[in-house]
Amino acid sequence: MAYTNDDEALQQWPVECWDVALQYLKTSHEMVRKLLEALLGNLGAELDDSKIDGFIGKKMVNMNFYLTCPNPELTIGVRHHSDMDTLTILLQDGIGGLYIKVPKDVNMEKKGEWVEIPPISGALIINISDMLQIWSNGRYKSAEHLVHTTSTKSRVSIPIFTTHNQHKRLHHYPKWWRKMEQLVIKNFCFQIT
Ligand SMILES: O=C(O)CCC(=O)C(=O)O
Ligand SMILES: [Fe+2]
Repeated sequence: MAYTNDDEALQQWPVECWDVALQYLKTSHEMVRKLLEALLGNLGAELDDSKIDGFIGKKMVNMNFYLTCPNPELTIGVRHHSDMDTLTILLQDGIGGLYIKVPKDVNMEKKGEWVEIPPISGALIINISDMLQIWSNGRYKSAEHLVHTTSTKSRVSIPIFTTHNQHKRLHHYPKWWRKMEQLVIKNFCFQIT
């Protein structure tokens, strides 16, 4: 669901998780802002708070419930994909089942293989998503991932997708970037309905 304000969100969520879900949403915004400041700052961008908020002004929150499945090998939990937002914050429970594909062109072990991201109590997963890949002119890579179900336990995950707050055709590169190099993607249209 797209988050626009607290009242609307509360109508959608189970009453038992109102407080904690709102807190998760709001503290995540602060964290994403700091992460983005560091990630874009690392590329030489000097961005003030309002500019950074522009990159993450819209939020989508999902509450995913994966049922147990007698034949997980025949089931799709979530097909492989990358998220189309800027940064995704993901809270997963202790069941496991989230896999990330190690890109082929990195200097790491298990190139091209799917690797499980084991649940760690109290930890959040941060995914770089498509918009950040585009905004960084391909320096940051959007993480390809998928989810498998299990035959023994159901699973819950709560991703928050953050993205920019414009709904029109836009030239996505900040001016500082355009001057420096040839763009991988020149311009594009982005819309969440
Ligand atoms: O359930 C998960 O761990 C990930 C879900 C996901 O990739 C998504 O909702 O985009
Ligand atoms: Fe995803």
